[in-house]
Amino acid sequence: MTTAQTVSATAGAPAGATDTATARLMDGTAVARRISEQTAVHAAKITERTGTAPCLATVLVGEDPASVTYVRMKQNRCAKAGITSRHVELPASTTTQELVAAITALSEDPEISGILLQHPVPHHIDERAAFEAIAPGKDVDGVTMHSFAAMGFGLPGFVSCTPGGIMRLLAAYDVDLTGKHAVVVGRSAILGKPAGMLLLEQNATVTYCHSRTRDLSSIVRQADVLVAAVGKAEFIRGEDIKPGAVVLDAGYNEGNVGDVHFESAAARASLITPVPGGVGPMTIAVLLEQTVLAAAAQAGLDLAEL
Ligand SMILES: Nc1nc(=O)c2c([nH]1)NC[C@@H]1CN(c3ccc(C(=O)N[C@@H](CCC(=O)O)C(=O)O)cc3)C=[N+]21
Repeated sequence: MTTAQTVSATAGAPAGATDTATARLMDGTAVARRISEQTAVHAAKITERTGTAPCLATVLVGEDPASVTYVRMKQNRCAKAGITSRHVELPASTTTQELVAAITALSEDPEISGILLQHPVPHHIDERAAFEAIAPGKDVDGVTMHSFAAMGFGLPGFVSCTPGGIMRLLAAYDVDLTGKHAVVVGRSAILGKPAGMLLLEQNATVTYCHSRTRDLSSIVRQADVLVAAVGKAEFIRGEDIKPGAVVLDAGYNEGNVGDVHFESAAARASLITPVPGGVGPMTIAVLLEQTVLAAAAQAGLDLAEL
């Protein structure tokens, strides 16, 4: 990457402060666009060879406005890459059994390449059971036990999209993870936990922090690479960022606010993702890329040879 974009993060610094450090931005929008251009080329070739475009099924239960927006964004991004989408909308009153049946039908439908069940689902639904109804070969969102195990073992497979996007962003900015202390704040099944597994696979020393962690600040301060995935707006402040750290903000709180207080963190970090424009677009780029990979595998095509 040659992006020379920096952020001025000295505003608000105490008078007379000599610390004029500015972090370089990790431009998720730009990196995601590059990935999606390649995805579009692959989608077009699959369409040409098979006569059918790759198709992503999106499943949304209930009418949470943020989820509606995210699903729409994913569909728009699919359309731009030449991937069709089929949207399944179910009422908030849907039972686990009904949701499992709907997802099973998509798993068995030859027209569907990949399936995304938008998280979270209403509390009365067993989300794990619903995720497990996704056929492993269509788990382009990387949320099943099958995909989780592959990530844990370092085997090829579909990765969880946000952790996968984080890893792609680190690679795009040539961040070498070997021996680095990576601290993941958050331990959810499709974000924090797999993010730590992928970082471990790249030889980082990984620490997970969560709501029961004692003295969180002292651990965050040791992070060479920090992944914020807690879902609390501006929860991590610049004073806890180790100078020179690489900061990835996977938070998507109301009003497009991340889990990291950007201004203060950018004053100390060497590289940082903005919100918006950082991890979010990468998540979608990985989803589309994996949808095309799934479609190719289902058609018996080797993308490298197309
Ligand atoms: N099964 C499942 N898989 C997910 O990957 C998943 C999910 N459930 N549930 C919700 C979260 C959230 N999520 C985002 C994806 C992109 C942006 C994104 O691209 N945001 C833009 C800004 C969006 C805007 O402009 O409103 C950005 O950061 O630049 C944000 C959030 C995926 N999620």
